[in-house]
Amino acid sequence: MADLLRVDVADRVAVLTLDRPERLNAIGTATADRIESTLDELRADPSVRALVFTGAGRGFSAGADLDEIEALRTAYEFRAFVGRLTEVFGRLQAFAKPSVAAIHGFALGGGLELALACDLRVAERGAKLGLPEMKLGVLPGAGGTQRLPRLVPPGIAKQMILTGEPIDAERAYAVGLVNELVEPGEGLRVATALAGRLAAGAPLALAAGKALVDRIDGDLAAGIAAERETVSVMFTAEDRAEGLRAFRERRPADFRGV
Ligand SMILES: CCCCCCCCCCCCC[C@H](O)CC(=O)SCCNC(=O)CCNC(=O)[C@H](O)C(C)(C)COP(=O)(O)OP(=O)(O)OC[C@H]1O[C@@H](n2cnc3c(N)ncnc32)[C@H](O)[C@@H]1OP(=O)(O)O
Repeated sequence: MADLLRVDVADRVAVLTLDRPERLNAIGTATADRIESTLDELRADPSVRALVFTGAGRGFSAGADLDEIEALRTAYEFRAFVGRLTEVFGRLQAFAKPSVAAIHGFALGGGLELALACDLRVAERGAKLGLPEMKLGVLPGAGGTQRLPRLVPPGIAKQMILTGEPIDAERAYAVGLVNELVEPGEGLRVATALAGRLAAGAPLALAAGKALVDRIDGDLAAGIAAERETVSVMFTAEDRAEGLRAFRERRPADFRGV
């Protein structure tokens, strides 16, 4: 299997590239495992002070791996899949070294949820950021319903989640989902430079600063746990199967509320 995640280190910044361009950098459990093992390595590496996540090919990530999800057979398998992504994204958010997502093309579903677990986001004009799970008959299941409304006004988060429609990078910047809006082709360079500025910070202060800002309330863990259980129960709904059928058949889904 290809490496799934490429890691390049220079000037105290580790650039982690999602490397499945043929599947639009879809994130399955193997990619989640690679992210986790890489975090373990980088945690122990004093020469690395900050991270950048980016995607190979024409976009950041099209989300969780629908091929892998389609092969799941029980709510328990589904819950394990969802749990794996939420666990790894949670470890990324809690990681002592700051991270920047460099977004081009698209960051959708679990791809945007990965970017939400990063501390900062840089997006190129023209990129689409969204949580399209509603179009598949379900809800975001890797932290999106909890992290997005902590970054943007709840009304914007609710519109994105309940319509499943993406917003463009310009609007994402205007509502605070994106820290820096850059021209096409500039995302990785600007994100790496920003990470370089973060890397200049005192490691203990960086770690403490991250933790303090993330303490905006104590309910995040409970919210993500509730989200995980809700999404897992959805696995048994006919609408869930219809959502994927419609995607494969490239047609609007006919959800029946069953
Ligand atoms: C069976 C259950 C269905 C419900 C799944 C939801 C479960 C939710 C809970 C568990 C996981 C939680 C994590 C997260 O919250 C959930 C998700 O991320 S679900 C996925 C969300 N993402 C999307 O819906 C985006 C899907 N992709 C697109 O809309 C388009 O591909 C695009 C990004 C707009 C690009 O469009 P195009 O340029 O037209 O390119 P194609 O569509 O032709 O795609 C090229 C090629 O890539 C394959 N592909 C695209 N996205 C994925 C993906 N997420 N996983 C796997 N493969 C993907 C696509 O099928 C094409 O392959 P080909 O058909 O050519 O073989």
